[in-house]
Amino acid sequence: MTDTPINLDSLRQRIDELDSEILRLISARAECAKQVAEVKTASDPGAVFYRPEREAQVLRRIMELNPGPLNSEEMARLFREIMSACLALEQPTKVAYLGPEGTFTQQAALKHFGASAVSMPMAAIDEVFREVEAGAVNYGVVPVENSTEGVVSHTLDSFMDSSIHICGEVVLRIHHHLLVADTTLRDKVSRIYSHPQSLAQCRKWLDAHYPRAERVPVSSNAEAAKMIKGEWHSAAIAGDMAAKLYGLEKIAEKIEDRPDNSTRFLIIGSQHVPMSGEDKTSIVVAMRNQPGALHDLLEPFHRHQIDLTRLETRPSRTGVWNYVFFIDFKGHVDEPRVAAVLEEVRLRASELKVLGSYPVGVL
Ligand SMILES: O=C(O)C(=O)C[C@]1(C(=O)O)C=C[C@@H](O)C=C1
Repeated sequence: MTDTPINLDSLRQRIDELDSEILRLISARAECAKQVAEVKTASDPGAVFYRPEREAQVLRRIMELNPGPLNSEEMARLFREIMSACLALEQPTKVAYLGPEGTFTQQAALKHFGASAVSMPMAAIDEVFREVEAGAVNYGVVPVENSTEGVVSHTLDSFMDSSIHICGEVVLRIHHHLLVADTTLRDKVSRIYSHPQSLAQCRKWLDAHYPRAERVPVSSNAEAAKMIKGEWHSAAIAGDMAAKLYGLEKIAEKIEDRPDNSTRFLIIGSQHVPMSGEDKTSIVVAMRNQPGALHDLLEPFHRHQIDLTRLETRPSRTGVWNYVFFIDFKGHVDEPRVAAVLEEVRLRASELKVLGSYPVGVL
């Protein structure tokens, strides 16, 4: 125990000193990032500035080194923002996401790229793909699967006709709230708007609390939040971002039926991402329609002990009886054992497309 009593003034003085040090260090880091940009441009005039594998390594290292008392996720989020600002110094990053503003996809874009990226809402998933393909934006963010409701088939289908790569993934815990406007008569709510997936994710809660209210599916949660303005008998189910954006009040929080409800989003772009040390690969495979086709397809993964993380079947749009499989597995195409598996799969399949290898989501 020290003899000097700890008082508020001395603690604040210490905080000021530490802040000055943090300021100096962040500025030195930003200077470094500027030099990184110069090195990148000198070696390649068309250099890519955003490096998903490096960002994943930086964040993982911070989480490992974190001594507390802040938890590792919180600390990584702070560094996420520092890196986002450093990248913006190198080159402003433009990101298209499935809009409108206030959707969970926007929240995912923010979580993945940080607040310094410029994000632009698109009206549909294919528009996000088109903007990335046309080079109007650097990256896109689209939802791909929800833990309760399953796959977003539109996103998988979009990959079939596109040359776009997957550069990353981000998983977002989804919390739904029942929202009202200041004009809503709370005890007279007879209509509830939301995206069909969100209505499904809150089905039991709605059955218990609003069994007689009409459930109206709309194109997004943010759209639902926008619609209830001026309707005195309506409420919306949406997340925090939409609530804040449209100035709505939460009358019930976290109403999703499953507490672990989460959605996985993909970062799409046109770059090949090098290994980060903990990666995933996504492929799409078309198989001839013959007995044992699925077994033949999966056998090499089993033999090479490669972990599958997802297997999704979609009808092919080219032949009536053909199926395509979307497969995610642990590993990177630059690893010899993964290259070997892909070679075997290529021989057995009628078509194989590697959608991308990318770091496993860190945050
Ligand atoms: O290491 C790099 O390539 C950088 O550009 C630096 C940095 C960083 O701030 O750490 C910034 C952006 C990249 O996406 C990755 C990392």
